[in-house]
Amino acid sequence: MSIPSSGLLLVVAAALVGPDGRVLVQQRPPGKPMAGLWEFPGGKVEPGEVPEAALARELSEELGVTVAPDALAPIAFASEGLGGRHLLLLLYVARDWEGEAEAHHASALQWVRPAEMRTLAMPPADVPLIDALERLLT
Ligand SMILES: Nc1nc2c([nH]c(=O)n2[C@@H]2O[C@H](COP(=O)(O)OP(=O)(O)OP(=O)(O)O)[C@@H](O)[C@H]2O)c(=O)[nH]1
Repeated sequence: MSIPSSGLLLVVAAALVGPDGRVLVQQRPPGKPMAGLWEFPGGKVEPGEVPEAALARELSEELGVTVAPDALAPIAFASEGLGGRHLLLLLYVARDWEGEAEAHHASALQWVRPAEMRTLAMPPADVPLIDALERLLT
C-alpha cells in the first residue's frame, strides 16, 4: 500500500480545554468540504511550516486567540484516506491562550464535554480522537 501520488495531507488541530473541562469545537461553513460537520479548529500545514507554528497561526486566523506554540501538547493522531489523498491529522491540547474565541471562519462554535462529542456529526478521522481526549480529561 502506498501514499497516493497527491501526497500526504498534513493537518493540525487543537482541543482548546476551558477551565471547566469543556472543549471547543467549530462547525464547518457552507461551501467547504464536509460543510456542517463539527471539528477541532486547525488546518493544513503549509510547506516549510513547523506543525505547532501552523496550528498557532490557524487558531489566530480562525478564532482570534493567541496560543504560544510551546503551549500545544500533542495527544493523538489519525491516519486515513480522505478523497484520494491520505490525511495525517495531528491533535494537540491547549489549556492556555489569550483572547476570547470567536468564529472568524466557522458557522458556529460550542464548548462540549468529550462524551457530548459522540452526539455531534464530526469528520470520520475525528471519531477515534475523542477516545484519547476523554481519557485525558476524565
Ligand atoms: N481543521 C480540521 N480539519 C479536519 C478535522 N478533521 C478532518 O478530517 N479534517 C480535514 O482536514 C482538512 C483541513 O482542511 P481545512 O479546510 O480545515 O484547512 P485550512 O483551514 O488550511 O483550509 P483552506 O484550504 O480553506 O485554507 C480538511 O479536509 C478537513 O475536512 C478537524 O477536526 N479539524
